[in-house]
Amino acid sequence: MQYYTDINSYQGLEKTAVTLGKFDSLHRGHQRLVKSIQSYAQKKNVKSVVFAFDINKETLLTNQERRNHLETQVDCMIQCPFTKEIREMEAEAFIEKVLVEKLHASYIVVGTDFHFGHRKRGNVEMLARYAEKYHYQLDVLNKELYQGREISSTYVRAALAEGDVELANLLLGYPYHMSGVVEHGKRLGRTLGFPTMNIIPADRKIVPRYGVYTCKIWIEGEVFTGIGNVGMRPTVTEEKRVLLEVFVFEYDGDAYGKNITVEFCAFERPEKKFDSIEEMKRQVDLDIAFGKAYFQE
Ligand SMILES: Cc1cc2nc3c(=O)[nH]c(=O)nc-3n(C[C@H](O)[C@H](O)[C@H](O)COP(=O)(O)O)c2cc1C
Ligand SMILES: Nc1ncnc2c1ncn2[C@@H]1O[C@H](COP(=O)(O)OP(=O)(O)OP(=O)(O)O)[C@@H](O)[C@H]1O
Repeated sequence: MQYYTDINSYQGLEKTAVTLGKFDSLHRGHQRLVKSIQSYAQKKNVKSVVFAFDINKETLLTNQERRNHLETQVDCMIQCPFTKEIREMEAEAFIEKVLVEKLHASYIVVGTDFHFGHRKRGNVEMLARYAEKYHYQLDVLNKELYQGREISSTYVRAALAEGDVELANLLLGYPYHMSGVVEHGKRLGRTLGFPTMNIIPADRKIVPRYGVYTCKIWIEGEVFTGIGNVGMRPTVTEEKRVLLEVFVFEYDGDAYGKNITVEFCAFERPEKKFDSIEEMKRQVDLDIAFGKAYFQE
């Protein structure tokens, strides 16, 4: 997949099948759009392009994760920073300059509520109006629903804020996850009988409700199960730094310095400030039993 972080550096001359939006989460609705450009591109022998506006706020997928998700699915991804120039470009100019002159779009697919251009004046009606003039085919997909409600990144964020990772995973169509290099902690967990792998969430990455979750952990291509806590560990530190710590079942290697991915499976309980480390240890023993039972079922 070709990857661009700036529309001006795109110099392709081929015709393209394009989908546009923020694509923060690549949820099940987004995935239908991606499938549409894939199949059009295959049928008509054009290039499939995902054009994602990078609005530079907290995200469900980091730019690297979004890129990894799409790597084997489309020919090209443009992660376009939401600059003043882009923000203030009139919608008609965006169609002409970006979609037609830059991307040579012969197919465009978006959801019913797609808006673009200065003051969000551009919409699907405008795209439809210009289709004949600029010789592109427009497809507008109805919003993918889950139990009657429209799937959106906003909906996924709300589910995560409540700790409902099971719902978030259903909306996404893949497990919500976090990756990072395993850091050294205080090494207290080891002395308490639950050594943990600690990772610092990537910059801007949305963290689910602070608490304890059953998890799957990918380490060097192998998957393990475990129980993890995401939060600030108020029992042991006053530091205001968010950390994800997982106790991985049946792992006795040394993971320090390795890049791991932690998938959230189910919420067990909120993070808590315990009165003593002993009290916390008793609870963590229960958490571990909960996690093992969860994965045995
Ligand atoms: C399953 C699990 C549950 C945890 N729950 C809490 C909690 O409720 N409150 C808290 O302050 N820390 C919690 N922690 C974090 C521990 O305080 C931390 O893992 C321990 O202090 C060891 O830290 P270390 O990796 O720096 O040695 C939890 C950790 C795990 C693995
Ligand atoms: N549920 C859905 N089904 C089909 N298409 C969708 C769905 N949600 C969004 N789209 C379309 O996917 C593209 C990217 O959407 P975008 O990420 O901007 O919106 P979103 O998922 O609703 O996110 P947010 O909640 O942050 O606004 C747009 O063309 C949009 O219309």
